[in-house]
Amino acid sequence: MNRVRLLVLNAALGPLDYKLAQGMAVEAGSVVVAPLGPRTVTGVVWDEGRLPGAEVDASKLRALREVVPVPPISAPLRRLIEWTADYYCAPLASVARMVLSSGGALGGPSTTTEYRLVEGALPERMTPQREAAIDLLQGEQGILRELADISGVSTGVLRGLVNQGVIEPVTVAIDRPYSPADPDFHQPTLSDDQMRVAGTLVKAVEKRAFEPFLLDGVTGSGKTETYFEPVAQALRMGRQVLVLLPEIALTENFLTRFEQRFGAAPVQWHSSLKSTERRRAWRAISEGSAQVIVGARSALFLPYANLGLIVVDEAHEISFKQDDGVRYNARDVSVMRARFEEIPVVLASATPALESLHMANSGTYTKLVLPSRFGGAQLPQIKLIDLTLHKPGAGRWLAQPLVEGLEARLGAGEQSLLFLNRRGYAPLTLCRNCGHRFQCPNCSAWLVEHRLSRRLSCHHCGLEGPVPESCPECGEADCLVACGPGVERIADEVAELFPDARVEVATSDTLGSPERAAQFIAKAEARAIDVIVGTQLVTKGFHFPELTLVGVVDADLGLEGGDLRAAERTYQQVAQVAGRAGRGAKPGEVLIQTRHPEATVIAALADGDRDGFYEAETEARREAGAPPFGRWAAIILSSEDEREVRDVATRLGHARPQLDDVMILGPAPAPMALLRNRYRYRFLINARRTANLQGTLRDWLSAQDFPPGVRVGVDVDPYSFV
Ligand SMILES: Nc1ncnc2c1ncn2[C@@H]1O[C@H](COP(=O)(O)OP(=O)(O)OP(=O)(O)O)[C@@H](O)[C@H]1O
Ligand SMILES: [Zn+2]
Repeated sequence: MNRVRLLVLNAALGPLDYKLAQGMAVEAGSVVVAPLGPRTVTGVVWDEGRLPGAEVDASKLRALREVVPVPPISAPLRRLIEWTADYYCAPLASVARMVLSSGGALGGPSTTTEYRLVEGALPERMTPQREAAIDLLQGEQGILRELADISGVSTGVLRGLVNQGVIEPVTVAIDRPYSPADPDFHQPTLSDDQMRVAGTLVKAVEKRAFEPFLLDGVTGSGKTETYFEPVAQALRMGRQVLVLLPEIALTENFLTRFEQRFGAAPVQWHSSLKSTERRRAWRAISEGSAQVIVGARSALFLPYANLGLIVVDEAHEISFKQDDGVRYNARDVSVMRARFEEIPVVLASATPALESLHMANSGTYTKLVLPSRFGGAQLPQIKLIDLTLHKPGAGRWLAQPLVEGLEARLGAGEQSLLFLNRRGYAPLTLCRNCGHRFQCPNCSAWLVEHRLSRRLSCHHCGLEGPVPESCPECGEADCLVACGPGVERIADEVAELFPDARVEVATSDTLGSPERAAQFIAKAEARAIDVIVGTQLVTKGFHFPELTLVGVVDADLGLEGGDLRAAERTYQQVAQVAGRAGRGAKPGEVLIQTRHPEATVIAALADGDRDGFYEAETEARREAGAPPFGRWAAIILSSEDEREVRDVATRLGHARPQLDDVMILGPAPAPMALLRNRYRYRFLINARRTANLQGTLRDWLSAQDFPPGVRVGVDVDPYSFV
């Protein structure tokens, strides 16, 4: 092969043809650097005949610059890149970028210089900043920028300390190997149910064939311990395992349990890795020396050398759906990856997505059930509190029966968890004098007051500012009123009711980093917290044996708004948070506050009637032609110029294809009509299962010329409808 066609990592360019330089050898999948005008571009040598485009005349071909010394991208992964781009209507280059997601891994040195304190050394002259740095950097090591972040002083101050010998440089080999995991380090005794399920999964790993599993186990049934057995089997066979988790906050708990089982930590992959850690992980993964990789959704596209098993834990979680760039669902793509790699994949959940359950019930996925909690723990008792009968007082949100429940737990020295899916103190702030409401200037959203940080912030664009002393509209002082509750306000209410209780707010604001999540877990496990008040972040995965009461502050919250999956999501969220109660020796109780005890989903929760709820919801979906019986897609057009985007949307609407099996609704201003300073219009597309949805979208969109200021987003199988 002397002529090659490249998939280059630049979505603005199509496939490009090159010739090989003298003595150069490549194969399909080789990662190469090619000249492009005066610059260079990275690309992947693609299989002949699979990338469309006219042949360039041989005399015009330029020679490839170099072959990057990393293993070639494997054929199964190349097929996955093609499938993902095709299914989600995304550029191939954008998907390939997710595979080659560590620039550092492709080139650059294999050592780096990091810095750390020299024990006992002090500068000639101490300043408050130097003192703070020395104080905060104990036991830390990193590049200067990272140390500056940790210590809150500038890199200039740190350099001064380096010059004085207080901080020293150390050379670190980036690609040093990870400690090996031992499949037989500590084998737990499994229950009969766990053993049966684990046995099936172990056999599937041995078989090295594609098989999708739904591991449907109630909360606290020990799904993790169970799927650790096929993980161990893959390790024995020298194959790699990928475990996808929805949230960094969950990783800590997983890491501890993994180490207890396998005697070493798994390799982590998520967005807060340092660039050297990314390189180290990427290379070890591509060479096969990284054995078990635990990561966020982006870990799915890494170039595993020898993958033997994929596990998607808490597979129902919507954070597996990526909503910018390539809009893919890692749960679904993981099944495709397993198919191309010819390996088993396990979707584990106590509240599977309706689509997953449907696949399992119809035999497409193999269903494995863990029907009871491990160690004889009982599922909690669930009771509804009808807020129309038990009205909390003015400015209060907790009804009397819930307050009594908290009181009883505090008296008994047990823990409680209050769940409200709203960060901050209050979702809306207004002026008592003139009625002015604080709105984000960049988004169609209210600013949320955060009392802990004393700021008003927009949860969509990140805009933040201090809470003003007077109303910016009428100038009146001390006139701002908080409307409605957020978790901070609930925490205040608990503190007022029970001044001695140790209350802790748990949200992405307070548990955003792995360290902070670990601190929180340690504190809760040491029983240094009496009442946790948290958002959806605490609904999943956590295991606190002393937690016996869960209060759902507002079960109706998720049912408002136009989300097509609102009922399913409410069921999942409440069932998951309820699943945190009574996981140890003591039984748990769940109190759900609602204004609509008669609503199907609320009643099903109270009766613990999961199957009934799913059946009813399945029928509703069937009637609406919604997934899994039909398909949805969305097109989101946005621009900083409202008129421009409205005109483009109207034009696109006029050009809509007229088909019997594809219904196109819109254009309409998006519910979030303004987001990060861009005006947004949406189309919602509902297609029959048999329709060629992607082809229709591609033809429709490619026939249009979009002005440069307009962004076009295609969302296949959307989860967000804002
Ligand atoms: N075979 C076992 N031996 C010892 N401990 C176990 C075993 N199985 C489960 N456990 C323990 O039981 C608890 C619950 O298990 P785990 O957290 O895996 O449940 P889960 O099914 O993932 O629940 P959830 O869906 O609620 O997260 C954990 O503390 C776990 O360590
Ligand atoms: Zn905003």
